[in-house]
Amino acid sequence: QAIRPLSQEDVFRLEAAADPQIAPDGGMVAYVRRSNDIATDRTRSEIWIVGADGSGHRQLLPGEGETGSPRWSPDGAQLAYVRTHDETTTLEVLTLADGASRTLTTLPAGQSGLAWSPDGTQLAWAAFRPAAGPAAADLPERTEDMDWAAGAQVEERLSFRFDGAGELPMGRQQLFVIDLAGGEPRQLTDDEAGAGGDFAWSADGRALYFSADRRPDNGALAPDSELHRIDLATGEIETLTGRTGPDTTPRPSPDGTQLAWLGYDDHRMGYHNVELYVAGPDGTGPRSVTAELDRSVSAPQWSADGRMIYFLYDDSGQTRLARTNLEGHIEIGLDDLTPPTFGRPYTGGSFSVSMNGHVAATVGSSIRPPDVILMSPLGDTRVLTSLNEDVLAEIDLAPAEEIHWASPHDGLDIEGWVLYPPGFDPAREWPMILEIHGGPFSAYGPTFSAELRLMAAAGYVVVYTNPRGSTSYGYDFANLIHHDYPGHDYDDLMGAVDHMIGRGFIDEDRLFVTGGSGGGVLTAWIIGNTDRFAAAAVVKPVINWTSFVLYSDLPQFFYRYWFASAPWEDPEEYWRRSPLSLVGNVETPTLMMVGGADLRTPRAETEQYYSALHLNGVPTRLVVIPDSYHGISNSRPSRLLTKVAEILRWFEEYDPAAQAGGSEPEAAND
Ligand SMILES: CSCC[C@H](NC=O)C(=O)N[C@@H](CC(C)C)C(=O)N[C@@H](Cc1ccccc1)C(=O)O
Repeated sequence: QAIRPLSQEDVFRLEAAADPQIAPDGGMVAYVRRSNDIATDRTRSEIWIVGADGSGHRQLLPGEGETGSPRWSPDGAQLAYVRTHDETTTLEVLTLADGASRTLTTLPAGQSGLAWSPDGTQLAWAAFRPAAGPAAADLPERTEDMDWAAGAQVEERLSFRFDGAGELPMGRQQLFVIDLAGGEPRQLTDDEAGAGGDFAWSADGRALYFSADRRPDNGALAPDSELHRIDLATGEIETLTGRTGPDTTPRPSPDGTQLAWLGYDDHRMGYHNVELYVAGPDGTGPRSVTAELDRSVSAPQWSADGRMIYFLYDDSGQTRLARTNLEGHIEIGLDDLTPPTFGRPYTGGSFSVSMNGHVAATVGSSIRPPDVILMSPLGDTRVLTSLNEDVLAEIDLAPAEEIHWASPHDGLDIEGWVLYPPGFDPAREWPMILEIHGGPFSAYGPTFSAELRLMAAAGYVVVYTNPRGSTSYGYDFANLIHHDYPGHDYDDLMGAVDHMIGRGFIDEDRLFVTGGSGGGVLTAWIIGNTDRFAAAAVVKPVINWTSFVLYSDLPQFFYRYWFASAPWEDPEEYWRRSPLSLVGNVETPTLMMVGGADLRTPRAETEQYYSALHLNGVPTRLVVIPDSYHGISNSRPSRLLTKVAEILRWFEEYDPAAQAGGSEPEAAND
């Protein structure tokens, strides 16, 4: 078959592995296989299984609906999982020996976490329990046959909506357990303070460790969760930490003599390194075992002998699996962990460790969505799945090229990647798209991105970078934008443009720029500072920091960590850093795009800028993605395609080469 560019339809053919769970004896891996269904325009999840030698690869639980969250029982004889069908979610358990599944209970909305007790007799999870909120004022009595408008929504919490979830009902997460022998779930925590989905069983099975911010009205305060331990017999809750700063992800050692967890001392910086701590089982004598690493770590998991803790961290745009002993001696195990999403090329990935030290992980690359890989205790690796061999064989994809340049601001080394269009010939001149990540404290890397690949397939050289502020380069690099965002990240990005132009194959008249969220902030900042780009697409930006910090879904967070004071205390600073302050300079034709239901960067941000551009006579267009929250591309597959298609259509309309009747980028995706 002829090699061809990636097409829109390919987004419905590509698949990705997620949440690999290796059996305790290391003999099998259950994982979640994700695919995009063209009929329903939804991402589907199904649990599959594969032997450690690659044999017996099959869907484990055919049947109605979708399955996810596979969790092995401690003896490996059973697998607990969650099934969702017709908007009902059930907790089910499969017995491997006979292949029979049984339903334990129906799970309420907001369920998170699922963990076996060490003796395999119980399962625990967290779920949301509603509570009464403030009442509306009294109105006349109504009878059932009357048809009145909905009553007033009365709110007293600062934080009452959350992107991806919508308006938050009153109530808290609580912990539940169920006995495998039968019976109803038992609610362990039942108070206004609540629990949290981030929990683990104690080694003796008599308690659960959990992380939660149990302060009254915690939604109004700076985030500060603590670790707690609840005794299952008495219901007594003991708080184990108390420093200022979040403490999360409690993980007791297999013999119960130590407790590991994640957290940091909160210095009110834009970025903090999340460190891995180890202490006694009651949290006493905590010490960081990753203090020297200068990276944020995640997903800690003990080795069976309690001598090592495995974890993930991002380094120079790639997610690594590493392990540390209790003295902080760190060994790198595996590179190229990859998330299962097809949107933009953010870092990510997941793994698990068996009792005998074999690791299952999701590993991919810039040209391959993640497969399941197995690593032996000696470090040998075996790829267990090849989910996309058939599709990838047809598609022309060259690996992302890593580039570096010195920032024109201060000479700082900045990293980025280039995707070349199919048929790229450096002897010709090419149009270029600069695509900018959000966060801003996050990182891009050489992971598979259908979004950016579709841009390259349309004939553009696509450049994406990790300017200052990005994670995976350490505390100092990220905090170079502390209270200074947007700032000299602008220079780093323009340095990327000049670096690419210096290579001789970029047409300077055909430069385009786009970015979403934090990347939308920087795109708008760029066009306020330069008219070098032929067109821009500003996606879900912050345009006006004053309106944003008071109207986003995290009003308790942004003004505290991203500014030195509140907007009414220093309005000039808020205005100085707002892209709206520069809109009078803009000459670049600019597309504006936002999810209609975005609560992180509310649509009013996008619409303010759209109005200002319009009023100033700058060519503009507003694209609203109906019902979409902030994560446009990873919510419905068609939204990813819409986002890219609208951006490319705009760039083509303002491409000087096209207007002059010259060569247009090939519209490979139309
Ligand atoms: C309490 S964390 C701060 C908000 C969060 N930052 C994550 O790094 C976030 O949502 N950032 C927005 C921009 C901000 C509201 C101005 C953002 O850029 N979102 C990213 C998504 C993202 C979130 C977390 C990690 C990576 C990416 C985007 O939509 O691309």
